[in-house]
Amino acid sequence: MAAGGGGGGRPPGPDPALEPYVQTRIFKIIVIGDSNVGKTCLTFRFCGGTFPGKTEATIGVDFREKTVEIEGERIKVQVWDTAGQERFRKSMVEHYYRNVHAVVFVYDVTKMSSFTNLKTWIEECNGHAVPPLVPRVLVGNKCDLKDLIQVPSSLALKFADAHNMLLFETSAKDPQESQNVDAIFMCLVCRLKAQRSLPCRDTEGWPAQPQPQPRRLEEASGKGSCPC
Ligand SMILES: Nc1nc2c(ncn2[C@@H]2O[C@H](COP(=O)(O)OP(=O)(O)OP(=O)(O)O)[C@@H](O)[C@H]2O)c(=O)[nH]1
Repeated sequence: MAAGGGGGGRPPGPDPALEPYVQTRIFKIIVIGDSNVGKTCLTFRFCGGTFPGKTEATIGVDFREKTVEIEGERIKVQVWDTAGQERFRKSMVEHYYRNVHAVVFVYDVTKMSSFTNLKTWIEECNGHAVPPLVPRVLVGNKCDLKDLIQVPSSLALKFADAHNMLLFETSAKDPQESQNVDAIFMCLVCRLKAQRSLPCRDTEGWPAQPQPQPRRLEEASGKGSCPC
């Protein structure tokens, strides 16, 4: 018989029934953009901390998750890595935008067409009645390919400003950029957390009560900076 018996088989420590119930909010963040811009790699870098050796075209959606702690609150970031190829996404598009909390638009800095196509991705997003308060950011990926850059930062910044978005230029591949990749998602989480009337929830819809205004993006000092 074990010393200090009393039986029960429960491991030592505080009785869970007596501990305060800790709720974890879940934020759904979707990652959108042309095929091959690096959506899978960016989400992999944020959620897993690595660059995947090999990727295949995403079919439908891949889910990744990371739990972060901000000011003592645990928040589960549910990242939706969406398909860039039309044929792999068309049956899923409604699901992408349903109850979304934040949107990350990605282009490839070495491919101008992925940047010009952003217009279409934004139109799709707007067409799904995503509330205007849902924060959006713009990400130029593959900055490690310095000699191949086609999209100048100045052009991307102008576009981001025109669409009220912050711009991050980064690389999912370069390990030295991993903090910058984290910053994309953490910035969104901070902004969502600041919208305090967002209730604790998992898969329910947006709350009916009015939302506080987020800080305007112009307050952010330059590209890649975070207003929180
Ligand atoms: N050099 C470089 N290559 C990258 C980077 N990110 C992704 N890639 C490569 O780009 C290719 C496409 O990456 P994915 O992450 O699969 O692209 P995706 O946007 O998810 O593509 P879909 O699933 O078809 O929508 C792969 O060969 C990656 O290795 C990066 O930051 N730098």
